[in-house]
Amino acid sequence: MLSILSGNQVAKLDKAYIQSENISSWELMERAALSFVRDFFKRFQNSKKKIFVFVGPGNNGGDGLAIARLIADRGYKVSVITFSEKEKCSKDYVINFEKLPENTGVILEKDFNYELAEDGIVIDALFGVGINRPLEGVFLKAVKRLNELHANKIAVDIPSGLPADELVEGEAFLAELTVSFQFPKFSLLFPEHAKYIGELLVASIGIPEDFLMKFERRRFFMQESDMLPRHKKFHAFSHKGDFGRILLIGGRRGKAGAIILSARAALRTGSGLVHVWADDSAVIPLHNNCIEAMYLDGEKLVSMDDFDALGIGPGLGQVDVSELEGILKSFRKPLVLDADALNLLSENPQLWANLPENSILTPHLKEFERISGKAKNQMERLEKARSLASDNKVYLVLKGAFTCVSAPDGTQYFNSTGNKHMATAGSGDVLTGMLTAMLGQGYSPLDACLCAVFHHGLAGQVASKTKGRGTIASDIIESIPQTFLDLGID
Ligand SMILES: NC(=O)C1=CN([C@@H]2O[C@H](COP(=O)(O)OP(=O)(O)OC[C@H]3O[C@@H](n4cnc5c(N)ncnc54)[C@H](OP(=O)(O)O)[C@@H]3O)[C@@H](O)[C@H]2O)[C@@H](O)CC1
Ligand SMILES: [K+]
Repeated sequence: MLSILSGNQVAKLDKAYIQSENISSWELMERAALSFVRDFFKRFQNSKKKIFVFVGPGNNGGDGLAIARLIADRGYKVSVITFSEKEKCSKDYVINFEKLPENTGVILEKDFNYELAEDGIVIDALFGVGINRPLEGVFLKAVKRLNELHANKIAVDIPSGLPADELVEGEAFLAELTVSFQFPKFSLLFPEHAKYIGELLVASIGIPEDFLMKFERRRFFMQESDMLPRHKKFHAFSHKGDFGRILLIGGRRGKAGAIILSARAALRTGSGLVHVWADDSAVIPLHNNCIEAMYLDGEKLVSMDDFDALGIGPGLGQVDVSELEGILKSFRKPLVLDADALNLLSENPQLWANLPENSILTPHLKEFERISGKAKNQMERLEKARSLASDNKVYLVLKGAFTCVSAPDGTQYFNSTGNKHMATAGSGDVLTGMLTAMLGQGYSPLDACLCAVFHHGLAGQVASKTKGRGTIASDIIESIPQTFLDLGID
């Protein structure tokens, strides 16, 4: 899994790696530039557009110069715009400056008055993780001008103006694509920064993940390659009991849809036996929309021990708190709490004491706010999530773009799949079904969280390929099997 180091750690990583590999810092920069242009050439194949590379005085500028050279070498029309005399720039900036081919126009701007083509491509290499104050002077003027421009805009490592780990103050470059090296910088995962980042691409510079183990790591970015080893393997003699016997609780009067979505998602995630405990008004809709699930009449429910996993909340409505308390007390294995069950928890904090250790809570932003109070921004929210998970020994899945799984040991995992089309009614109920299915199949709570969240996002991506903004929760469910096939999990 990719570690997300802090901006300060990046320089240390850089130094430690080049020492251990006996390579120069320039070579590492060259790797970064090569990895940037690999994607660039794909996107802008044979483009006749003029390319403007804006470079700052540090190594982000150095990256920009290397990129300018590599692009110019391929015959693209490139101009480099700099604001700094060489004497004031980093060592690798200077090396790359001298390596610029003759056909590259170099413009030294003191006061930014440069005329830019509206239909060009702008590459922003002004500042990377070394930015230590808000943009000012000529840099601010340049970024403001670039932000008005209708060009293609790409940021190198991070849009200039954004600090690596904190919220932006003042102006920053508005990119349509950000190519971040080695791992996404933490601030690229904040919703407040979405407009600056555009599409996010992580480009490898070849530092093996093992090497990062020397650093304190508390945040990770989930990758497709992390999935296979976390999935359970089943064999030819596996029977439906091995695939888990789960119970989903919710779907009270008028809210059958939510629990049906969870049940269908659980089945599509491979659950062996799915039972639904809901209001009797849910029987007909359930049988009409999910014939594979079994309806349980609350009156007849005797033992929770019959189940491998429980998911509580979708369409649960305003039930009596003692009902939820009773369930929690009678089931002592990790379970999944969502939606109305989370609202009950926020209104009745005494319930925390009854929550089985390592249970999974899946709040969206509003539900999380009800549980933990208002946060002034995503940074604060993520810290609250971390504390809540470790104080209560639960897994907290904070849903949204880059869904964050906070584990009881304080580690946070950010999801890399999903898209805007998943913000649709019932999408959360689908995740609850998937999580419960995986717990029921015997996944550890951590593996269940990581796998369910990853597949859920991937299913959203598959669905939106054909449904776009018309994607609905049922489309996400129908796309779940494809995600297992795509990842080679049988
Ligand atoms: N380790 C890796 O993985 C690799 C990292 N790589 C690349 O290196 C980048 C980090 O480079 P970096 O450390 O040189 O910092 P960078 O962002 O270029 O800026 C520092 C310069 O800006 C200045 N300055 C700061 N704020 C300012 C402001 N507001 N307004 C004006 N000036 C300001 C500051 O000087 P100061 O004025 O503070 O003395 C200094 O001169 C990283 O993002 C990635 O792109 C790759 O090559 C591959 C390997
Ligand atoms: K940049």
